[in-house]
Amino acid sequence: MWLAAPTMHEFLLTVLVAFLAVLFLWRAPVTLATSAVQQLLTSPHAGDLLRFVFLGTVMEAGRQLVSMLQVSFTDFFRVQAEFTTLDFAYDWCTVYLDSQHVWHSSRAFKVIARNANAGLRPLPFGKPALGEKDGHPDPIYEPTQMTPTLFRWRGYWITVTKTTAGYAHYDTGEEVGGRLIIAIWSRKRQILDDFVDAAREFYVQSSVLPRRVNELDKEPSGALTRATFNQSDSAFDWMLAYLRSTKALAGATHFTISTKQSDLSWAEGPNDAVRYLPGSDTRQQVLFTSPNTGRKTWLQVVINAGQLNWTTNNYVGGSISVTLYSSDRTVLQDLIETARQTYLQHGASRVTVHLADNRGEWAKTVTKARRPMNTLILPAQVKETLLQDATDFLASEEWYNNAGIPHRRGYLLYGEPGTGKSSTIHALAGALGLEIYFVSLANPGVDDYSLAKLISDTPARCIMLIEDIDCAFPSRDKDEDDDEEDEMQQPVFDQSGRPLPPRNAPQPIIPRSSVTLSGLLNVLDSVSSEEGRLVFATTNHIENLDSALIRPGRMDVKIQYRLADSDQLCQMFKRFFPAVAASLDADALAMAFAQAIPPHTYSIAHVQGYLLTQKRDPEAAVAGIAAWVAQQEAEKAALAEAKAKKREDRRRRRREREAQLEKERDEERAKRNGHAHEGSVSGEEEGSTGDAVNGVAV
Ligand SMILES: Nc1ncnc2c1ncn2[C@@H]1O[C@H](COP(=O)(O)OP(=O)(O)OP(=O)(O)O)[C@@H](O)[C@H]1O
Repeated sequence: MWLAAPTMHEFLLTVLVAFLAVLFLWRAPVTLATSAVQQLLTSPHAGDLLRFVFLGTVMEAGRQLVSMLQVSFTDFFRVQAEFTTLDFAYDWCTVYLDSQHVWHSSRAFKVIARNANAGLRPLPFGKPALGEKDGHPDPIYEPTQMTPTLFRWRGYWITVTKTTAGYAHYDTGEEVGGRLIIAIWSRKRQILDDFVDAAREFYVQSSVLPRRVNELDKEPSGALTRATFNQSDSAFDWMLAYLRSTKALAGATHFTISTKQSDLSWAEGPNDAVRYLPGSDTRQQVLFTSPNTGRKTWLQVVINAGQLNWTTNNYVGGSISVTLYSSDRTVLQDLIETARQTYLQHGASRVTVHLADNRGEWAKTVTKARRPMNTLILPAQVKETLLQDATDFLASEEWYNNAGIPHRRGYLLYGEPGTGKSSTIHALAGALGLEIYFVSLANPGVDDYSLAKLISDTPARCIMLIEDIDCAFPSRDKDEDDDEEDEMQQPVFDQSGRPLPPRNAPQPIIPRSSVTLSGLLNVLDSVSSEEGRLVFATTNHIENLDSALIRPGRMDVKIQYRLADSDQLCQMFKRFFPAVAASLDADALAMAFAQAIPPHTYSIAHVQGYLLTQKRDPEAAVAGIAAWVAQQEAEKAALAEAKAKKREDRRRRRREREAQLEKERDEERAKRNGHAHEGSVSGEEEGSTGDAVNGVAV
């Protein structure tokens, strides 16, 4: 803003007028000048010229005088301010003047085509944007008035002059260098202040779409705050949930389309199967209304999709950059809290699972429907103990701190595959309202370093799930035939009598994971430094685990999952056929079903496979179960037979190999004996008795 002040031009004019006044008052020079002029006038041409010059000078001086008096008069009776484009004060005034219909009678416009979501300017200049109508941009009329417009404001006359600079900002398309001059016809400077305050207030209250800001550093107002949310952090998910809930991002124009459900989706499509990923550097403006204060703040959101990881074919390293049109830090805090609450509400019926990529980053997030604890078919005390233990743990952080014990708890769920270990953890996460951070040690990309990084990147109060924890150890689950072979192998010697390595020497046992035991122990212990972690580990082979790993302090609770017993089978049957469960003969049917299955022989997952084939007909399920069991037994027997045959084949091959080796050894011995015999004969022939003894001995 700039207030009018006397210019150099006006100053010189004042000096000229003063000079003429002195001439007029001081007679001697005037007389001198007059006689000189009279002499000149005696020449007819010079006289005409001088008369003309004199007249012109007097007229120009008069004109300048009038102009100066006019300027002095206007400066005396008005206050003037100037506003320039790309400044918030310019935006306040233009929006306010537009609301006062100042440009109603404009006759000169610049017309540009803009979509409603383009967000290029803070004002529609009397014409609302209509972009959504037919997908084509709408015309926006901007007055380009050079002549002042006069209007009345709160009893004062105000003149507005708008100039356009004629060129647009290379990036935003905003007009650059344009000016707005406001002149208020009053002696009171206060009126200008009131006008600017009113304009600012109107702008803030009416929440008009603000102009875009690209480089925060180059924004002179210093009135903006920027926050960046990285994909590998939970706050990113909060922000994304909030942005999705506003639906404001649906108007974006740059998408990458994906059908992978694990991919980050940020805009709702008509079809859930198709996910709209942000195109690189997608930007939108969103109006945030604080649920606490009701305060409205514009956000400029730039979503960066990240980069495609060629190994996993997923986008990683994405970020959301939010610029708040406010420098008030509490607005940012409010926004983050609102985003977190939106995320939690959205996820209230779902469980969020974060998945690790092979670079040691939490790259993907999937949500699953919550699984109620009562859908788990487990001995009652298992469910209750687990839920009670975990709830108690989460509630006793203070106790842990006072006792100086790290606030973490380790659970090891072990047992046969398909018995419900993973299902239990998902149900528990839902019941406790925690998110799962899942890492499988069988993932070849996970090593000590990436595992440590993953653990340190998880937030407080979450479930850290390490599946297949036995993968970090060499498997002891070798085929018994291999042992037999090892035992039966006889040492073989080379020609010099040194033992040869067995031909079928077992390869060194390579663990199925890049994570080492010490790495795993370090990581588990480092979890202690993080607060409120529930560490769950699952394994099908507890016998392979090192005792250091499962000692209390690392694994505090160990629960064995067994193959289904009759009681579980009964429960399962009733759950599959809820209509039957309500009928009188439910128990009888369920019992008949369970009794047909030998207890502790099949996993729930296995029996579930059968029931799924009969899911609409409980009687048929009962009728067919005996045949199914018989078929499973037959398959098992066939498998056992195939294994036995394989074992027999191995034994036969081994016997053949042994025979072959024996034969080779015999031949070897015979060869050596033959050499010795030849040696002794030649020794005798040479007549050397000593050599003969040596020869035999050789
Ligand atoms: N005890 C159970 N209660 C309810 N459903 C179960 C139970 N056990 C297995 N299931 C069902 O069987 C399937 C596999 O279960 P889950 O993945 O939990 O087994 P798991 O023990 O973790 O297997 P693995 O050791 O192979 O990972 C799921 O569909 C689950 O619903």
